[in-house]
Amino acid sequence: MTLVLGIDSSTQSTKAVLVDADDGTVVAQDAAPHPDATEVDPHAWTTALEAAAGPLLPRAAGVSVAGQQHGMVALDEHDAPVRPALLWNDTRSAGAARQLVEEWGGPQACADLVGSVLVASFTVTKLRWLRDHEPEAARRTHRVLLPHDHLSRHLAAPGTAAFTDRGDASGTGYFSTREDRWRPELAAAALGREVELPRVAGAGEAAAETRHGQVVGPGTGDNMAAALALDLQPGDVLISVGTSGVASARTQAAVHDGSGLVTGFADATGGFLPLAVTLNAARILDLQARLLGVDHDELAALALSAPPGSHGTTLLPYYGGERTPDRPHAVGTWTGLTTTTDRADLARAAFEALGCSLADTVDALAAQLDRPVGRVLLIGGATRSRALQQILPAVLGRDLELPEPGEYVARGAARQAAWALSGAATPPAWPTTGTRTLTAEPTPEVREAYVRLREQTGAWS
Ligand SMILES: Nc1ncnc2c1ncn2[C@@H]1O[C@H](COP(=O)(O)OP(=O)(O)O)[C@@H](O)[C@H]1O
Ligand SMILES: O=C(CO)[C@@H](O)[C@H](O)COP(=O)(O)O
Repeated sequence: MTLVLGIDSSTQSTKAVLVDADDGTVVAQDAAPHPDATEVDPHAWTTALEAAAGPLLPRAAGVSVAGQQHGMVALDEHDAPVRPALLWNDTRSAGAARQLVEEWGGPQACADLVGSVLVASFTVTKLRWLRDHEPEAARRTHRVLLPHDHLSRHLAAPGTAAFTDRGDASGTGYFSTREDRWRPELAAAALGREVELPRVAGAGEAAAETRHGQVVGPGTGDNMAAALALDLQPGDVLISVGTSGVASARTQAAVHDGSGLVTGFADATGGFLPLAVTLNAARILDLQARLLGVDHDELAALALSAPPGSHGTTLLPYYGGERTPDRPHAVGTWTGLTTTTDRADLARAAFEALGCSLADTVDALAAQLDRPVGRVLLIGGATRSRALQQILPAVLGRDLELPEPGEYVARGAARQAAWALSGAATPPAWPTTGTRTLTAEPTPEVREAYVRLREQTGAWS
């Protein structure tokens, strides 16, 4: 049996899955946590990768890394980080994002240039922030990588030149999805100096070898890997409820949404993967559980004991600032609290808020697609919650397909590794995983209350 290893280095942890290259059967898996911060020493990721994937790697003939998108790994001429990496959910570069969008001719011109309207998540805005706030670190920056590029190089034999893929590259803000190439002058203009960028490997390319001769695939962004794992078809929408909330779809043509709600990313196969992304998703529930002093199972039980609408309690869950809508300095807002509001209402309101926020991403994405939304699939850590499984279809007003439990980003990376190993023109045809349909009575009044609150706070303009 030929085995391949897929690694998911996402915001909260590294997960590794060892699978049969022929059919994707998982034979072993492990995970290791990451620091809880929006700036992280890249060394913490290599340490987590070694802990989760190190013991599995010797059994694999090929390996690929999928990573959280956008993070700025700025390296000096000796390839040492000039500072901790700034993550996709670090909003300090919001002012830089506005400045760059203006410099590039406004939102539509920006979307035409690089596929997306810049917000603080994009790597290029972090380069501009570095220029303006840490000029000494900016001066020492010689090379800029994304988290997955950094980890792929860690796995590759010493001396291997850095490489990336077009999927993750398309989230930097200095890659043209129209021309399918870096625009290094955009990175240079943001940082105030030229930098080296990784080679963009082809989809399915055997991009490098480990020191033991195992194939290293090009790797990709976590969202692109999830789409690859689930073999998304035209019309499918994938919702991921991890640290970020993401609605994504595969398209043949690039999207250039001047409204900025949808990013025009590339995928990991040669097509495109427009996304709408929130900064606040699973952690809305983590915080609610902490505030109520319960674990996730107890939070779910509490939430399911309250009626839809949570007796008028509504939450706008922009705790860490927000990206969709672009409100980098927003905070969470609760309304409708009365003398009879109880713990169950507070628990349910958190799930309903998460559902409404995800509904906003699905609507934004649907408006950019050239066909009606068909299947809506659901993945990510928070989908383990039985309350989420029941409340989300009610809030969205549609059935959802829940694939069997699994690490789909890591599986997508494994499928890419199997593809790179095969040398074939297309990824291996692994059997699709079974799904369970989640159905619920729609609760449109919940979304209506949420939209009223969102509009009152001016959060959607
Ligand atoms: N049963 C559960 N109920 C609600 N949230 C959960 C549950 N199990 C895990 N989570 C949450 O899922 C999140 C991790 O999801 P994951 O998709 O691995 O995130 P990421 O890929 O962003 O690192 C954490 O915030 C965790 O608390
Ligand atoms: O910023 C984005 C996509 O544009 C996020 O989706 C990151 O890629 C992080 O993903 P998770 O850690 O939530 O999986």
